[in-house]
Amino acid sequence: MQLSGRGVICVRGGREVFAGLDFEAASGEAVAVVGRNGSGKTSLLRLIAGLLIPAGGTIALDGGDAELTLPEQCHYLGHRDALKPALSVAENLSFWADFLGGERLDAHESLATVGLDHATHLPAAFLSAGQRRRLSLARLLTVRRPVWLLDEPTTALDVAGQDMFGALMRDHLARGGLIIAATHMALGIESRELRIGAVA
Ligand SMILES: Nc1ncnc2c1ncn2[C@@H]1O[C@H](COP(=O)(O)OP(=O)(O)OP(=O)(O)O)[C@@H](O)[C@H]1O
Repeated sequence: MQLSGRGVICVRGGREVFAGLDFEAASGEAVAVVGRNGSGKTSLLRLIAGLLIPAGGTIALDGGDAELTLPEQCHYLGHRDALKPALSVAENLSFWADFLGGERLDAHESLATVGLDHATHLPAAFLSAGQRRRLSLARLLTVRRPVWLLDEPTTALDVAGQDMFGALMRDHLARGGLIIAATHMALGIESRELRIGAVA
């Protein structure tokens, strides 16, 4: 499986953010997208996820599931956690599993892996920032998708949380998945760097 972009142009609010961007990532590979604030890292993830339309160029996944679109094979984890505060931890996860569709794995197991099995009935409004991030990560485990698009994924995670997340990413890569992560910090796993925009 190979994700590739050729000559990708990103325009936001009528302004060109980047142009002529080429990139690729193969099964088992993590790519860290780096660049100064506003260089278009989040925008690139959103283009791959189908949440924005490129103003030019192409983005394609070769060797994936021919019956599914690229966005249907992606998990997009934005830097906001996309949780409903009034719903419990378990209900939030169930909402995402229903929304994303496809085969779902055991939710309790996912919550145990991210260290939230003691809090399944707690409203998401009561979670700490790191716990909210952990609940978002549980989504990646409950519904399997090969392409993980992660925006500043380690934000708010403590050292143990970063170690746990490093293990999850390594496991995902070992299963043949791929990861594109926008980050200002070390990702915590071996990765290739994709620099966008002018060097700061
Ligand atoms: N909805 C929008 N309308 C217009 N311009 C936008 C919109 N969203 C983002 N932009 C602009 O697009 C550019 C790229 O933003 P983006 O969030 O992709 O950058 P980034 O590299 O992820 O930044 P950071 O490192 O600060 O997170 C910025 O100049 C931003 O102001």
